Amino acid sequence: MRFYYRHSRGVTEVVVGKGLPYGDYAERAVVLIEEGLENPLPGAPALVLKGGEGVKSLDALTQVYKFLYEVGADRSTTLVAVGGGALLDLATFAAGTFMRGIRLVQVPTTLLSMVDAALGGKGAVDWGHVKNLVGVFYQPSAILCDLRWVETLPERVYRSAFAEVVKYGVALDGEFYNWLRENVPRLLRREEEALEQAVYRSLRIKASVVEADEFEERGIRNVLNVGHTVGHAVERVLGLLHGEAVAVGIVAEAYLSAEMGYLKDGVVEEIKALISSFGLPTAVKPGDSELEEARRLLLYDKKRRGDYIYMPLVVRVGRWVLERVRPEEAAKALRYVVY
Ligand SMILES: NC(=O)c1ccc[n+]([C@@H]2O[C@H](COP(=O)([O-])OP(=O)(O)OC[C@H]3O[C@@H](n4cnc5c(N)ncnc54)[C@H](O)[C@@H]3O)[C@@H](O)[C@H]2O)c1
Ligand SMILES: O=C(O)C(=O)C[C@@H](O)[C@H](O)[C@H](O)COP(=O)(O)O
Ligand SMILES: [Zn+2]
Repeated sequence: MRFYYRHSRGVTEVVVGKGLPYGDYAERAVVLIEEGLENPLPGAPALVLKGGEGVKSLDALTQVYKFLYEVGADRSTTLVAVGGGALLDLATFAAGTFMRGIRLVQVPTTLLSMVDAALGGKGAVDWGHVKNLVGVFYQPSAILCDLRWVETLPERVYRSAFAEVVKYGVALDGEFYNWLRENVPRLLRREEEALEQAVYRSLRIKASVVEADEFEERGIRNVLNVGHTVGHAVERVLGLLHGEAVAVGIVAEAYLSAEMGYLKDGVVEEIKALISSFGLPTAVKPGDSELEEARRLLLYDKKRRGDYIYMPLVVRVGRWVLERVRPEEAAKALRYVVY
């Protein structure tokens, strides 16, 4: 399956399938790849880094710059990034800043990076517990989603992706939401046809939002941040995988929407049940200091403008609004998911 999306730097090719032609993207390529993964372009110079959230650091960014400098990369070079969402975020930041921008091809190797991180151009590193504090918007030239990589994913990592997939259905596409509810068992069994559908539909939904508001300045792309106001506040404090934190965030923010008179209680419980059916958490048990730190982290949400956080709230399945919420109100959403 293939499609293209348009943006400020041109057009990005998106391919979803099994056993992709990596060699077609090898011209003047250098590779940034996660430790433990098989390099799809073995003839190209490569930098190997340990994957996972810790790679989103200024130290790792400097290592990538040093690698690009030492291999003589220039503006005709293509950086091919092979890894999970954390490594792809680092690669986007590096490619978007080295010589003020070199070509980037994303090869996502987790389901979450396939359905979300690889597309849309958000690159960043973390700053202590603050997620994605420093980064860029920089679009890749191509995104190669090869479902073969999914075969080796640990169960917890695999399931974490479904928070982002459910996000698309809950906030933007009721028909996809219903498809998900009907196909949980096939997706948990990693059935290829169901997986290809979930990845392709997720990416089409995300691409249409990015085309409408690439730099998140028109109040449209905020929707892709559903669940992330609370999610980012708890993710690093509680050592959750990103998808797990977003799952908790989607539930917390659904309750907040209901409290504001939008979502019906029955729908909140239905969304919570879908998230649970993917084996994802819907509540957390922080200590007092962790809860305090989570409240503090809300202030570093990039959707905040002055005294308000501009939160995307689901008002009914497939529909959302942008709501001005004071950080202390957003913090109240935490109480719905703390036990
Ligand atoms: N830029 C965006 O639009 C965007 C969107 C969603 C998430 N993200 C970011 O992505 C990160 C989460 O991404 P993730 O869920 O892929 O987590 P991750 O990158 O931390 O990877 C999870 C684990 O899986 C391992 N792994 C990767 N590929 C594997 C494979 N094929 N087989 C076995 N193990 C493999 C990694 O080494 C790591 O230990 C977060 O930092 C989040 O902020 C960014
Ligand atoms: O692409 C987007 O826009 C998103 O918000 C996608 C999110 O799933 C992703 O986690 C993103 O990195 C969060 O962005 P941030 O701006 O909150 O750091
Ligand atoms: Zn996310």
